[in-house]
Amino acid sequence: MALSGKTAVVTGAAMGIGKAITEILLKNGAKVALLDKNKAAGESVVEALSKEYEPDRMLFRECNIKSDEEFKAAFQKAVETFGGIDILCNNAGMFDESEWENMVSTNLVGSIRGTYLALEHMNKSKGGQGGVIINVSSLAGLGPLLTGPVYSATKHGLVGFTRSISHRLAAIISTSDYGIRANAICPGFVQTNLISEIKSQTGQFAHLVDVAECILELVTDETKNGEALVVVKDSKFYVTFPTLDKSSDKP
Ligand SMILES: NC(=O)C1=CN([C@@H]2O[C@H](COP(=O)(O)OP(=O)(O)OC[C@H]3O[C@@H](n4cnc5c(N)ncnc54)[C@H](O)[C@@H]3O)[C@@H](O)[C@H]2O)C=CC1
Ligand SMILES: CCCCCC(=O)/C=C/C=C\C=C\C=C\[C@@H](O)[C@@H](O)CCCC(=O)O
Repeated sequence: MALSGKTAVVTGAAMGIGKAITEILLKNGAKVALLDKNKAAGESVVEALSKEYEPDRMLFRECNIKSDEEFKAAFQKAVETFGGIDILCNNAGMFDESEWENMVSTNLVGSIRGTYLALEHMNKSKGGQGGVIINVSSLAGLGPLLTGPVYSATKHGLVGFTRSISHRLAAIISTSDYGIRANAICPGFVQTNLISEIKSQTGQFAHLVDVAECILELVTDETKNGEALVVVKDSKFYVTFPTLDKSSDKP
């Protein structure tokens, strides 16, 4: 997918990984609807980016992804402003095990909500233009995270949901071509506000630009559907998942 003229919706775009995703999409010619619950930070980012990119290629919309009403309105605003939606990056997320129900509502339910909204808008068999959905999971979505059992559950859920949706889109292509791909990205530690608010963190950190470049790869490479791409310090790799052997219940 060439990005020139394409429209992306990025959640959690006001800082961190979401801001880095927004910048690399703008740099590569896309228009971006930045969504975030943090209005002040979101407006500040758009003001700063407007100094480097054409202001009519971006918009900020305050949106809490836990709200169906706010998320639907934000998608509608993006469609009205840019004419359609080609890319969705479900990036918004949080880490707070003391707020575990809020974390499930944000990290998992919010990204599922965004995915289903995108399927409606992108679906070629319903007048859409097709597109690609990137769900930001985590390395903690592929294995245990001692300090974050519920966080890890939300990110495992997101990998499972993304793989299931993408396999379904691939399976029905012969009857009703949605023209949509879905992939997960699974970063290791990245120095952002989310991390800086957690005291006991160690580990090697990937760079924001590395994560953004991996997301660009998943967006532009149209052969990628149902993938989980790991990006950690100085390394990236596509996860090979076990396939169930139909003749037995062994993976
Ligand atoms: N920083 C890291 O080490 C890693 C982060 N991730 C994931 O990457 C994504 C982005 O994380 P960071 O950039 O590190 O976080 P961050 O805290 O720096 O930025 C997250 C952004 O999302 C927004 N947000 C949070 N909840 C929201 C909601 N309900 N509705 C709308 N916006 C909301 C925040 O206002 C903030 O602007 C998250 O899904 C996180 O789980 C995954 C692996 C590693
Ligand atoms: C503690 C807060 C973290 C919030 C940000 C975040 O998601 C950071 C994740 C960073 C590292 C997670 C590492 C998990 C490692 C193990 O579970 C390992 O088994 C994963 C193996 C994945 C693989 O396929 O190699």
